[in-house]
Amino acid sequence: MVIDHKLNSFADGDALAAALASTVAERLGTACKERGSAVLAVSGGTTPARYFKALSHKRLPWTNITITLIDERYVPPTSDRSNEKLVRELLLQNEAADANFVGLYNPAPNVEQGAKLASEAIGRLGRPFDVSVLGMGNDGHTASFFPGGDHLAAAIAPDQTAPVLPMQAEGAGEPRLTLTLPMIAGSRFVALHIEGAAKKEVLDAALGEGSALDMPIRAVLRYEPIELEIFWAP
Ligand SMILES: O=C(O)[C@H](O)[C@@H](O)[C@H](O)[C@H](O)COP(=O)(O)O
Repeated sequence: MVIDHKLNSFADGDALAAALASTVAERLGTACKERGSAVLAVSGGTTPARYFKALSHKRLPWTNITITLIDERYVPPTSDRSNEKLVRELLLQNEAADANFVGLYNPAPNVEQGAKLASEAIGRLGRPFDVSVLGMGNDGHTASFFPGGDHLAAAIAPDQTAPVLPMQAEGAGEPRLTLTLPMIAGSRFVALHIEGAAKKEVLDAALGEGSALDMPIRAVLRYEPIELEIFWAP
């Protein structure tokens, strides 16, 4: 198995945020020039805050750009756990206030039905997405592909046709909605954004042999074909 992804290393998180925002902006700008519009899928969690702020100041034809989520905790957008809330507060600001936003959360009676509604909304965006930005947890999860997740095998199946699946797992906290592997890894460009020595060690382990069910980030790292770059700072 040959896994050879470009690793971009930075002195600190600020330098990484600036470079990642520029890379994403350049890809979105090119997509708008070539195809008239662009779709960007972003992750939540704690790591994206700085590049969200940097990206929000980029001058782009934001009215032609749609931002969506890689995954979502199944909580209303008023919750501090909501990725939609994070994106609205940090990314859909400044220049990027004009961007379109399509979230994953909807107040369906349960997360299974929520996934169906979210699949319809995501399906309307068309594929492939132009850019997907992933994070990673210390357990090797990415998106809401959690080890032990009740729909993990289906979500990381390369031939999965559903855009969104529900996910419940011990390490996940609340139930989640997640884009499936082909939606994410089939994007024209995928960035994996990780910070800290511990996550670098997890990544190095994930690049070795072993099952994607144990370290689900492997499903992305091993997807073919994929254009993936890693952005890392200590
Ligand atoms: O909603 C989420 O939790 C995510 O999209 C998730 O996949 C995240 O990227 C990782 O858990 C890393 O999270 P941190 O950046 O908080 O370490």
